[in-house]
Amino acid sequence: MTRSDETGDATAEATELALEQRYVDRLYGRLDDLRRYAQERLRTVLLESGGTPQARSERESFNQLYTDDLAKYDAAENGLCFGRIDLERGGDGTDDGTEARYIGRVGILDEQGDFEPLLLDWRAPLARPFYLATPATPDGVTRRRHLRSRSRRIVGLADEYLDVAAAQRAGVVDASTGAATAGVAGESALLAALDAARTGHMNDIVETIQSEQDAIIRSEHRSVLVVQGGPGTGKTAVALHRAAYLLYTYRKQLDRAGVLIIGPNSTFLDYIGQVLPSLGETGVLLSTIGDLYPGVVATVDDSLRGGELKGSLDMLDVCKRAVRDRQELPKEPVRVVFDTYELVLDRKTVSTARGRARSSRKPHNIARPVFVKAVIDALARQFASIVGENLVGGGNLLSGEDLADIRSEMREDPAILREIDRLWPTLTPQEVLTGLWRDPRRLASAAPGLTESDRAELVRTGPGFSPADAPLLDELAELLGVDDSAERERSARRWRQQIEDAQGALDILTGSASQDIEDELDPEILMAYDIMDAEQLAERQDGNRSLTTAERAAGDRTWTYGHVIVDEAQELSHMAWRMLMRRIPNRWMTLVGDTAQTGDPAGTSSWQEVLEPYVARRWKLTELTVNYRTPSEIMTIAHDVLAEIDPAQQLPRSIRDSGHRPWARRVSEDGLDDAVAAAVEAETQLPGTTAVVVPQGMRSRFAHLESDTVSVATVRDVKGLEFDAVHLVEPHAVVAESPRGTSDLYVALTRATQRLGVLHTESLPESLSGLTHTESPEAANPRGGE
Ligand SMILES: Nc1ncnc2c1ncn2[C@@H]1O[C@H](COP(=O)(O)OP(=O)(O)OP(=O)(O)O)[C@@H](O)[C@H]1O
Repeated sequence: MTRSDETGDATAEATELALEQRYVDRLYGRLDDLRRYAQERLRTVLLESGGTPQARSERESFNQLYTDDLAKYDAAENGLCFGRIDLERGGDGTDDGTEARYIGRVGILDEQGDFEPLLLDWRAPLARPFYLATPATPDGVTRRRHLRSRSRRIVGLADEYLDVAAAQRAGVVDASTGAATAGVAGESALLAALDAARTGHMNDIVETIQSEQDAIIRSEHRSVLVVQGGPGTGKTAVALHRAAYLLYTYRKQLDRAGVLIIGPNSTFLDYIGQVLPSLGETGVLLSTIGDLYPGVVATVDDSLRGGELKGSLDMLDVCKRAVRDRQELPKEPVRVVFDTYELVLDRKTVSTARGRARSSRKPHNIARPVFVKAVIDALARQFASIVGENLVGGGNLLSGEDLADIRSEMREDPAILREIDRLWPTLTPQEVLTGLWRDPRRLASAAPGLTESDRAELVRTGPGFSPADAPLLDELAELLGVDDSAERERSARRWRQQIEDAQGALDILTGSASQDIEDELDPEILMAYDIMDAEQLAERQDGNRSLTTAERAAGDRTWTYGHVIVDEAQELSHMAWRMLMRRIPNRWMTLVGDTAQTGDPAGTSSWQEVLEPYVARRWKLTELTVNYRTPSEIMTIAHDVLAEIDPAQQLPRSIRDSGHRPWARRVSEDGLDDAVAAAVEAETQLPGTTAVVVPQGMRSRFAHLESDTVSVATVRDVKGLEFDAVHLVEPHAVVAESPRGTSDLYVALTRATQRLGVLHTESLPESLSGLTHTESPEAANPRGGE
């Protein structure tokens, strides 16, 4: 290329940049207007007070609406517009006979014109070709442009021509091959994103979603969608963007029922926590399985074997037996004094009462009244026979009314109630489970099928629950039941009344609508009836109105969600699936995971096996095949490990090289601390984050190396996360400490976006033989890692 060509290109690019800047300035101008409008409306709403309940609830809903709008506009501020597609003339043509569509984080309409879109929300159907068009299937798109910005300034653009004619017009076709030389724009934007140093928090990927990911994000499948993909294929990113897409597309339905996202641990939830807010979505409940049972926070850990046992379906019988064991028969006849007479509750009487209650097939607490009635009836008969005989010395002359009085007195008699409570107590799930873990005799009785050593893994002396306890508490809650019929009836009545009131309020508003709009002369003013129906308005009026859907759902064990997304779904135990499925009766779920990465012994290696009981074969499998995280040099090593886990599994294809050769360094036991410290020290000279991944027992030994950018963690802790560099310590111990140790090794190796080093004192596992052995990390990458 000649000097004058280069100057010409630079001038052309500067002109294009200036044009795009002008357009983007206009978008920011509109964003500022929208923000000002929402702020003013919000201020007005907040200043108003008093009025009828309807007026108050309407204010409440507007308050929420404008607050949500402001959050959405703030989230869109950075990178408001990131792309543009030019399509062959179809809608409004530009000068050169093409239609330009701008793609961004929110939708913005042209209010000066006739409400044409100035900016398309990335989730809108019209924005889709931005993600899908390829030279083979351009879908009418002639050029895709990525816009790079810094705050409100456009600092770069990259074009991809999808048809040769358009490329020729733009003068970017290599005459000898006919190929569009600028055809790497999507790729360059993607590679720039993938190469960037990590911050410890995940970013959204709206600017560079790839077509196989887009198909999953927008999938119309209404049952269980399983997304299987190797490490770094974007499963988590896809799951989060799918949540944002579904909320955009099915807003009304999902706003009310809510979306639940399950992740493996709180570090992971923290890592992904900013993605949805950055997409303007704040109403999603993120939780671990361990925290899903309301009111219980998991504070202790099980042993690997203990967790495995608690996750197995054997626990169903254990839970059932644990509850039945609380329905006791007296060893000796129980004597109670009522009205100075001694009555006897013998084993047979209690057994008959218990049989009657059990055959009601109701949960324990709900069946209790049946037991109480049977016991009271028996005691009342006994009392009547003694007293009746004493009174007349012959046949019993007590009337039915007398007997009824006696029964009601007995029901309130403290001595009788004490005995009934002992024989059929009202129970909470927490009481039953704590009793089981604390009392070896109870455990032996409830779990006769377990060996003594397995039972020892379950016994716990201290307080608190573990993550694997949550599904058991949920199971027990089902077996015990809560007798809340009176409360339910009361709230159903209150709810019907609220809907009636809300409908009345909406009718009044509808009646005065035209007049209101004429007065205001502003079509942007939304009326209450535009944005909600009576049920939604009634919800706002509810006692819980200041709570968001996610907050209400989190506090209610019986809440059923509109959609559930599970990340690292392969880790869920059978008992956890049972718990989760109760919360999603419509089975509209997205499950993302990788059966080669299963680390929890209670987890699964077969999707069919875990889903069969709930949806039979009505679930759909989709796969992601490209690894966006791990460079090819590291994946070559991971390949041998994967072959050991499951030779049939395909390794995802790495999209890039890092130029760094993964290395291994063997040191003496005495030299390990210094070697790890030196490797970490070398990393701190470079940008980004480092993980020192260690066997369970070594965490505290290296904890002093932790800093803002360095984490010392076990494989379990780094599941789902990524770091610029990973240093794996003593891989043979990582493999040895779990029945799924090889999968753990695979997870550890695939966390790095750039560099991998292994430090060991004993021989490496066979599968790591591909590492470059070195005396110093620098020696493994002699040209500075190039
Ligand atoms: N289309 C994309 N554009 C930019 N970055 C992407 C894209 N897809 C994935 N990434 C990035 O690749 C990395 C890996 O993605 P993610 O964590 O979602 O993978 P994963 O499949 O969940 O991995 P694992 O199973 O190993 O936990 C992340 O940094 C993510 O932001």
